[in-house]
Amino acid sequence: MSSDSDQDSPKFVGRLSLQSLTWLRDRQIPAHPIAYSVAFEYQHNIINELVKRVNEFEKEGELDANALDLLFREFVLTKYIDFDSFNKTITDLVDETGSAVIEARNQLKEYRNFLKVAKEQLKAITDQDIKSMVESLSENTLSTFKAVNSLESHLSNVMAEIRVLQKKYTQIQKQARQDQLTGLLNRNALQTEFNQMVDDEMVNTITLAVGDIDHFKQFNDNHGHTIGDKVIKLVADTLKSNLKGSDIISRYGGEEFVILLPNTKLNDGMKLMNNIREKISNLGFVNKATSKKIDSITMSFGLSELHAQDNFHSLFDRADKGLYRSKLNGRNRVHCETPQKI
Ligand SMILES: Nc1nc2c(ncn2[C@@H]2O[C@H](COP(=O)(O)OP(=O)(O)OP(=O)(O)O)[C@@H](O)[C@H]2O)c(=O)[nH]1
Repeated sequence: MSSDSDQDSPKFVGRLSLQSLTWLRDRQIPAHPIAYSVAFEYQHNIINELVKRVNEFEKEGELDANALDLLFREFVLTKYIDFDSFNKTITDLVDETGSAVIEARNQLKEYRNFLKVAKEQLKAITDQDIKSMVESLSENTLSTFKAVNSLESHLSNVMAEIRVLQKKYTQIQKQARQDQLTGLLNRNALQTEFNQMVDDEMVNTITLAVGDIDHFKQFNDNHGHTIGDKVIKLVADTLKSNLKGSDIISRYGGEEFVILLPNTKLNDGMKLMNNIREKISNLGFVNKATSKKIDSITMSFGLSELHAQDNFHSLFDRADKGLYRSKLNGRNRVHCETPQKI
């Protein structure tokens, strides 16, 4: 086993770099920085989930620059950018700059008033020395007024720039959590949501559902990937429109979706997912280009409910077993798995 310092050594990193480049070349994927960084993480073999996903893409014959781009957003970007502390820094900066602008504005007001009063007093003064002294004071104040004025406009510009940055940041953060095709949460974001749900005192139980489109390979072969993509989007929309706002829906991978149902017992989850399964099987598709009807699709589901000893993986694995049973028993059905008694 290598230590941290070994892992940072030029020799170790150099070897990984070479392996990464060779790996990309063997797959005929250009070694652009994004593809390279995923390849590097893959060779490094530390982010288990990333390694698993790369292998899945490879098995499906779908490992290309687009797949690596997707994995980059999901795994690499989030590894190197600490989004939470970045957001806090930006928010602090906005708050501090905001206070500085308010302070500058108040100072400006005070100077304006002071100037007014000084001008009035100047009229009443006859002594030339005092008059010229007050005049110079007044000029000085005017230049301070101008300086504060320009400071205020500078700070306002900085604020506007920070707001643009914050908007961009929110966009990146959203993209890192989002599946590009469907707009649903991605696998990483799902796990974060699960952890938050478990910590939430208002959540008493969670039922997890995993759903997979049946015979989708055949569907793609018959109708092409573009129509396959549209079907995936339609499935996502159907899930969204039939679930509550507190439910979490994610695209877990290719044609696989994972749903978290907080405060939902297993039996109620079964009824709900059966209902959705039926709606999905009744969706009618028409090829816009040819106006011809396309085969409808079905989905199989597996469900499990959170138990005291569970973590995300054990809960998911049980639901996945349920899904496997649904597939084995003929597809287009919902099965649940309960923990084995020992
Ligand atoms: N169009 C499209 N197809 C995808 C996408 N992701 C995965 N797929 C396809 O989904 C298919 C999944 O195939 P399999 O895992 O063999 O499963 P299946 O054919 O659905 O069969 P069962 O799951 O056993 O019912 C593969 O052909 C993938 O190419 C995607 O984003 N778009």
